[in-house]
Amino acid sequence: MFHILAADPISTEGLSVLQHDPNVTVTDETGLSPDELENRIDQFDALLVRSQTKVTRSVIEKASRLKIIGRAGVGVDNIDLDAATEHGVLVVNAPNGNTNSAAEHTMAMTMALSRQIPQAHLSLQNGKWDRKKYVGFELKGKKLGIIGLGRIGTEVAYRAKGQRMDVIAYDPFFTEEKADQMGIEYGTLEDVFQEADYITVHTPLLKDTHHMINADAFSKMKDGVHIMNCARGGIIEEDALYDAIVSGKVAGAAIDVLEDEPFQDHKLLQLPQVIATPHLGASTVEAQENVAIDVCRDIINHLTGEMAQNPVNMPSVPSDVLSQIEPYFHLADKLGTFLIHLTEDVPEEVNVYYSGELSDVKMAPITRNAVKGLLQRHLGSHVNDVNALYLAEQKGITINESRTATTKGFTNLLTVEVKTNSGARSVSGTLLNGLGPRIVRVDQYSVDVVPQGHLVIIHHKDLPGVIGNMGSLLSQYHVNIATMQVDRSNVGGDAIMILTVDKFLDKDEMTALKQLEEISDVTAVDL
Ligand SMILES: NC(=O)C1=CN([C@@H]2O[C@H](COP(=O)(O)OP(=O)(O)OC[C@H]3O[C@@H](n4cnc5c(N)ncnc54)[C@H](O)[C@@H]3O)[C@@H](O)[C@H]2O)C=CC1
Ligand SMILES: O=C(O)C(=O)COP(=O)(O)O
Repeated sequence: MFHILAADPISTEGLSVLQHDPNVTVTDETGLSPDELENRIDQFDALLVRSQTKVTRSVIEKASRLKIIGRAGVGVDNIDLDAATEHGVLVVNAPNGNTNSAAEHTMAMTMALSRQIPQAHLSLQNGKWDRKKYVGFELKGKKLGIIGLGRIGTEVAYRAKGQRMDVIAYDPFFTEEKADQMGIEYGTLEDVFQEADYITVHTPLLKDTHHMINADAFSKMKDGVHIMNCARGGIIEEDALYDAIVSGKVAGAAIDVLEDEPFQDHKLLQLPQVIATPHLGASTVEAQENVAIDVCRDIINHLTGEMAQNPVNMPSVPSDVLSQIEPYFHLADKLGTFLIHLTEDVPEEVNVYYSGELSDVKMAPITRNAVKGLLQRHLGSHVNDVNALYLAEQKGITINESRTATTKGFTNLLTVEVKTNSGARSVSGTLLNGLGPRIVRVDQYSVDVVPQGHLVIIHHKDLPGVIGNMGSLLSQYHVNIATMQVDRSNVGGDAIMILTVDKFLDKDEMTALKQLEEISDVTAVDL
């Protein structure tokens, strides 16, 4: 049974996706204090939030069974992503569901700002009929500068064109060609600052975008510019905005978000030129349904071992690519687990080679599974696809992946090699059509082993009687041998034997095997 905590208000349509799953319990409890959340988080497998709940490192450190954090919305700046990755907690969001609502809110704020609608309404409520004071500006013919032309910025651009505004935009991924297609102007950040009558920001809050609209930026803008922020508090430097409004440089500002939320008594709200909403960009019935359903589906996907559609701290894999590579995840994991049992020294480098049909697949998700299998032996089951590469890096292990032409006759061949200060060990596997995964090579030896069950890997001399001695010893311990594979480097030389047995060999059985004269090494591994 999986326990899910919904710590922020989530649409009932989304929650019902979870509630209809018989393997899930949902605790819908909003408004927990940071201490309450820290005290209770260890009871939950999944945490569902919007922007209010701060999922800090200390929350994640106490979340001993947490597997996934679902953000019913876009911005994940309230979640410590590094801490989540380090602890193997997947973070998913819902990037598409609230785009329209955020764009519509931006336009509503732009129009309300231009015509001072909230101020005029308040004045009416206070019994005044003041038509002179509330003379506004038309949007038609004004230039809107958009900083951040992603999903929301793009929708704002199209809506602004509908208002007959000219649009100039800056985004590191925006090109002149795209500008032509959209019928808007391509600009640098400086161009936007200098040319726009209205400026709206639609970037995430990142190191690069933090305070990107500051005193220096305001000094480059037109006198009487209007500013809108329906993206994130922190993109605009608030003291600088305050000063720019007081000095008259900025004619007015529309704000949905500020750095510290909730922000009831912020000094910007004292200025008559400022209109504000309490972070309502995504607050529509439609957006909340969309994001809640998307994120709850991803939570179920992840908890049941399926790939999430919108992972944030792990690259996403398109579904057509996924169906091609998913069968190799299991093989890669098994190869990693097998190999680490043969490796006594500290792994310094892991090389994953792809060949045959595998030479044109997306390698990273398969590599992650191989590294997961390798690390789990010593780091335990908290190693997963999310944190495997991070943990390898932490341990100073270099991971390389490459495509090779060497197929050794197989249609697909995946080889994992570990290098330590005493040399390299490797294992190769393949997926046989209709028969499933096989280990086909261990170091220089060719074998054919199903990577499943209790395996015993025996290095020995290729001499008469070794197999018989080993068989009779195991029979004394009542260990039944299900399958056996043998290969040798040369007649009378080094050889390998891989057994599948019906029980995991205990210490005494392993010691007895190792004492057989011709045997140099015995390793048991459960796959
Ligand atoms: N007020 C609200 O309720 C809502 C706020 N948001 C905020 O809006 C942000 C944007 O959302 P989407 O458009 O869906 O994200 P998106 O990822 O589609 O677009 C963000 C764009 O910003 C651009 N960007 C990044 N750094 C930049 C920089 N230094 N200068 C210029 N552009 C830069 C990116 O290239 C990208 O195209 C979210 O990160 C979130 O913080 C989103 C939804 C609702
Ligand atoms: O999706 C986003 O980034 C938002 O800012 C929406 O926030 P909310 O879910 O309404 O708290």
